Amino acid sequence: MRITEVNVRKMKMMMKSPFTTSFGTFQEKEFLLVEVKDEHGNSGWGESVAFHSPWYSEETVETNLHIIRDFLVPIVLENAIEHPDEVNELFSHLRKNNMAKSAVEGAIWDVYAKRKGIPLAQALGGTAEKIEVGISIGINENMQELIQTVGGFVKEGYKRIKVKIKPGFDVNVMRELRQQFPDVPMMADANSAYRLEDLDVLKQLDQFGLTMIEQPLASDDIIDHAKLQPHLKTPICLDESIHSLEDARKAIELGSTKIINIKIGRVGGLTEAKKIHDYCLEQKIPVWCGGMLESGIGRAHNVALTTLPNFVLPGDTAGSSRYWDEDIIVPEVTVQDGYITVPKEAGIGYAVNPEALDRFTIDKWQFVKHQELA
Ligand SMILES: O=C(O)CCC(=O)c1ccccc1C(=O)O
Ligand SMILES: [Mg+2]
Repeated sequence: MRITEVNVRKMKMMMKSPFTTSFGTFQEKEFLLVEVKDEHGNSGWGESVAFHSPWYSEETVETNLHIIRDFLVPIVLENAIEHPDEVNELFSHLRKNNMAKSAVEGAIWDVYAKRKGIPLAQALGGTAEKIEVGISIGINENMQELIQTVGGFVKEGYKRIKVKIKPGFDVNVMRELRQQFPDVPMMADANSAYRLEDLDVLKQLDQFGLTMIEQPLASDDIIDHAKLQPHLKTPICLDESIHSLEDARKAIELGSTKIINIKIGRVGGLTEAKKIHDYCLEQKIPVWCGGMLESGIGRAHNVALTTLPNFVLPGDTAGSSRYWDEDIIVPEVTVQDGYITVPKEAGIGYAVNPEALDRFTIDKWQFVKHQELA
């Protein structure tokens, strides 16, 4: 396969409602899309999950643009690629910048599956025909509103409720939610807001029977999480700390994590995500697919990945309507009774809506392979 053209778009979409984490609030989502075209004119799509500012990780929309344009695009235009697993290898001499790599690699996976005429899920080795979904709910200091929000999503059928917590918005909130929803699988995501000294607070969360607590300690830590876990009944799940198979291996060996949240962008693409998945299956560590408030394109990649067998816990892959008044794919991703039906069409299985795509595009760049002399 030859990649003959790469198109990069900077997108801006308004989310239906503001999303608040322990870092702050945002409602406007800026992100990059990558389209690759092969020598037959097939096109594949990928999404960068880097945000406008570096609050979740050090990557941003602008750093991703730089890395994609100046380093990754030349590599994919200059090398023949037989299988998308080779892309990870082709990028391996460039350090980190995982979200940028993942956006390009994801587009190549999509175009590869389309050439083969098979769904991306099948190209990845996934078998599930439908996947279980949970939902992630941002911080809302108005308890009545939060209860209503949770209740609405429980009614819609979401299989597990994740609530963001931060110091001062934790034990009381989970107690109240547990009282209101005694039987709903619930978990809390701290996005690194605590330190070991907060042990007393974290221990109090044990009484609510949470399925896990996500990334309680520092975003680059695996040592203190290993110290924390023996003091908690609630399993720790790492998100921010895991960027590769090697990170996963070390965290599991240390006992820092009992569950892993796999985000394709954070680990540098689908090939690395699959490796982490396979290793966790061997190690009996359950995984689930995290979310980065993606548009339909990134969401479709998440759905495909989740069809692998060790994705045994509901992911943060909620339906399009949870985030957007109008998504950029058709059909939109829909959730029924807490499940997404995996599309059977080739590639990511959803078509990009060209009109919506253009409407939300604020800038674009085209890179074309130089003609080779005969
Ligand atoms: O609904 C989603 O896409 C996931 C929401 C979420 O929890 C999240 C959103 C943005 C950045 C980080 C996280 C996280 O999982 O920590
Ligand atoms: Mg998280």
